[in-house]
Amino acid sequence: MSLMLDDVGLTHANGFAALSGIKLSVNQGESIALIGPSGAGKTSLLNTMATAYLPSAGRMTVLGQAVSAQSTARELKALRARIGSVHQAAPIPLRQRVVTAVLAGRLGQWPLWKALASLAYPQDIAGAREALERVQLEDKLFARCDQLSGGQLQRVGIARVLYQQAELILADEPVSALDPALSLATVQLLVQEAAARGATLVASLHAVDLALSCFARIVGIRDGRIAFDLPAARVGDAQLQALYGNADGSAVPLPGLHSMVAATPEADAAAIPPVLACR
Ligand SMILES: Nc1ncnc2c1ncn2[C@@H]1O[C@H](COP(=O)(O)OP(=O)(O)OP(=O)(O)O)[C@@H](O)[C@H]1O
Repeated sequence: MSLMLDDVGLTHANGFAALSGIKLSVNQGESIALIGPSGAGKTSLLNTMATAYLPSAGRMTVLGQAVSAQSTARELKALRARIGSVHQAAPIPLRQRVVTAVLAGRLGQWPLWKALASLAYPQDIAGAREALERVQLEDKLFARCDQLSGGQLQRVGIARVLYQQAELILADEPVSALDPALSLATVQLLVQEAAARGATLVASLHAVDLALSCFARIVGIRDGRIAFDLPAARVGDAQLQALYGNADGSAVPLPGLHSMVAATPEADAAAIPPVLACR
């Protein structure tokens, strides 16, 4: 089991309860998508899984290790080296070179001398180039991060996680700054990377079409709780309206979702518009 959350709650320092009663089990090698409206708690959940936040309630096991307020700094550091996080806005020092930013993916795995040396002079230029090739950014190897577009910077963050070879990949809106074609290619890349290495992938996506067409399992989050946890083929209009609809129960327009729902694995694969086809 890669992730096990049993009745997990998260209350932020200001007293706001961002997550309550989260029950979720994710097997090693499984890929799941988190969907839900803005402010639902997707980032809070991913940050909790990443151990950036510790649960305020319930029990959580990550990569076989129990995580709680009692976990030691040493335990958490070792665990975090096995987790790769992709953020909406990559937390990369803008004056850093792209090559250094990618190699930072393994800083937690390298001995201190090598990590420090890599900050001064890149220790594995070939490895960084290979990771950048996979996100079509090899020409930016020695560029400074402040010379990149927002979408390019987001792909550097993805190259960093590819280079890290993490056992658990937690991706928070990993394609929010990318155009539709690159979004599809990048989500495919993450799913294929996880499958090839037997890694676990949890990705939050606002692009419901990508979630439904690229992931076998969909977890809907609303108001800090799990609204549903279903195979993609069983997520239809009813689930999506319950997730994104108004609090008074009135429906909201969800453009194009009929075609996307029809494009689930149970439906005719030929019906999937090419730009949405993940498989
Ligand atoms: N550090 C914090 N302190 C207090 N409240 C927070 C904090 N971080 C998030 N929240 C609140 O927790 C709730 C969930 O936020 P979160 O960022 O997890 O949502 P989300 O589903 O990722 O949203 P989005 O799709 O807009 O990124 C929101 O109401 C937010 O205001």
